[in-house]
Amino acid sequence: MIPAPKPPSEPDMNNLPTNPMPLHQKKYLLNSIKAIRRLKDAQPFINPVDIVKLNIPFYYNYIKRPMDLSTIEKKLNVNAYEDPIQLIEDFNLMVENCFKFNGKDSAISSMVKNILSSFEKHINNLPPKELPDKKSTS
Ligand SMILES: CN1C(=O)c2ccccc2Sc2cc(NC(=O)[C@@H]3CCCO3)ccc21
Repeated sequence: MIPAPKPPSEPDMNNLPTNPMPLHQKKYLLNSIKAIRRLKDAQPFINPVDIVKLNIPFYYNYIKRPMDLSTIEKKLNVNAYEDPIQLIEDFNLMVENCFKFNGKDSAISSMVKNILSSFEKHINNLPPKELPDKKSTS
């Protein structure tokens, strides 16, 4: 088995969407990611898995699309997301990568489950795409 090369890092700046998500949703999600990054259990997920520091040369043989909180934040900042669902998919990818490589019952996976439940609480309060019409008297 030969160590697989590092996959291309994201975002792909040559392939940004023409209609990114509205600013109010972007702002909300940026605050959510920042809040999650401050959690104690978020520490190992703040930056991409470092295969040299962790001495895991075969990581990319198993994990084809690495994902982490700094990459999600970067993609938000460059408007790489058309819809919040795509950010949610990236967060879930980060969780699944952890489960796959370390096992669902590992210590690191209980940490990723904790930050996932915090993320889900933020997503419950995500503002809708269309802001309520300011003129309407409901
Ligand atoms: C998510 N994840 C992992 O999925 C992972 C992958 C392989 C082996 C262990 C782990 S637990 C883990 C630990 C760190 N640890 C660190 O970042 C620091 C720096 C290197 C050693 O501790 C970072 C990511 C990570």
